[in-house]
Amino acid sequence: MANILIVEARFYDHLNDLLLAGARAAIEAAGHTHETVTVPGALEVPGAIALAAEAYDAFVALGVVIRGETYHFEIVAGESARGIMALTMDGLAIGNGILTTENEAQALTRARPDEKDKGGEAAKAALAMLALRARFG
Ligand SMILES: Nc1c(NC[C@H](O)[C@H](O)[C@H](O)CO)[nH]c(=O)[nH]c1=O
Ligand SMILES: CC(=O)[C@@H](O)COP(=O)(O)O
Repeated sequence: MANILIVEARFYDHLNDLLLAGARAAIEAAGHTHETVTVPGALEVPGAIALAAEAYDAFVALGVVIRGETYHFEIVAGESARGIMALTMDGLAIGNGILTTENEAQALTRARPDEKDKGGEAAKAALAMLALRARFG
């Protein structure tokens, strides 16, 4: 049994609740345990995972970045993904469920567990990487 840390960037409460429900359900269905920590925004997610790297078996990154009027969207979306990918290349098992969308409607469809279930998908990705590390690591 693995202990998974969900790191959620709580920028949009209603969308985060959906992502969290999907991720928790997927981890529990696979027979693993989980804890959740909350950070202010997607830019803080890679740092939080780095701080907790030694304490958990795998990580699920959750959040929602919705395009605004300025270049900030590119920074938040791109740099959070870049940070998570850097940690992945260091050998951490991480599923990235940070949505980067044009609008709230796109985010809602992707966050809902009974639609695209990107939270659940990210949790399954983290577990898949954990299994690969057990095999090759
Ligand atoms: N605009 C969004 C943000 N922005 C906040 C940053 O992630 C960060 O918390 C801030 O710059 C302080 O370091 N975060 C999201 O998760 N989603 C957004 O749409
Ligand atoms: C991530 C974003 O683009 C956003 O939330 C910030 O909006 P804005 O560019 O209008 O300041």
